[in-house]
Amino acid sequence: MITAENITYSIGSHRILANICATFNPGRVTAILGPNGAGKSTFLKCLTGALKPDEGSVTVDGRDLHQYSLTELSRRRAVLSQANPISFPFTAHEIVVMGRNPYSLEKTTASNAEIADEALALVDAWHLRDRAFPTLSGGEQQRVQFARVISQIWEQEGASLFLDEPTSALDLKHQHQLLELVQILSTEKNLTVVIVMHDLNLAYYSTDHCYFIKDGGIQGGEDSKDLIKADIISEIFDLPKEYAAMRFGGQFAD
Ligand SMILES: Nc1ncnc2c1ncn2[C@@H]1O[C@H](COP(=O)(O)OP(=O)(O)OP(=O)(O)O)[C@@H](O)[C@H]1O
Repeated sequence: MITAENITYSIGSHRILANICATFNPGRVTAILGPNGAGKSTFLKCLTGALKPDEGSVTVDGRDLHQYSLTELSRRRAVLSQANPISFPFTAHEIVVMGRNPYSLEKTTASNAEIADEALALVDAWHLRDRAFPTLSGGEQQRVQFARVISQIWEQEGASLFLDEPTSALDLKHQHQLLELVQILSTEKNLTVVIVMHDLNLAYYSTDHCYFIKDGGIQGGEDSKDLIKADIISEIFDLPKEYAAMRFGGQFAD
């Protein structure tokens, strides 16, 4: 279980997160939703240890995140960031094998290569394995990067997966495939999955719980299907009630 307790984070005089509390459970997929610039990615970085909050703490299975060594962290959690710029012509397969770096001293290169191949197949990208990564389309690159992060925690039951807008470049079919795979991995490997996303339809159908971040604060944490409703969406995104009802009223009605 991952717990954020009273997280506060500022850049200069700009307070981005204020007293954020949230809990993320193994075997569950949780969405982080909210307007542009609200602090979703910043919160995700606090959860992964990339940023250290000014106040408050993040605990992973009861232990402060910053007490874990980098090696321990690299085996307990994998992170897919919003941007992963790579200009060197590594092949797609080489990119995915990089996810296996935390195990490079333990496993033979062959088995890491096999895991990378399996991960590529799972994201429908095995046929791209020998292509130079920079020549791939945006959606192909996103799938290869997702294969890299799942290969990083391949054999780690109870690990965590943090995804920042993982479907932003994907077509409808690959959005569905990726989020279905996330659900399966979460259940079968007891993963704690946290996804920052903008697509409320996907969040409704593909996540168990959701939080909303707005103006540095957080609300929610209950079932996505109970929270992604017209009145709440209207308030969080400052949308006219009629528009929210048209977009999220009938479609998501009980
Ligand atoms: N390094 C930085 N320097 C200055 N401001 C920053 C920095 N990083 C983030 N911010 C600001 O912090 C706020 C929160 O940014 P963050 O990326 O967490 O938002 P977000 O909710 O993920 O947004 P989006 O939905 O647009 O991706 C924004 O106003 C952003 O401009």
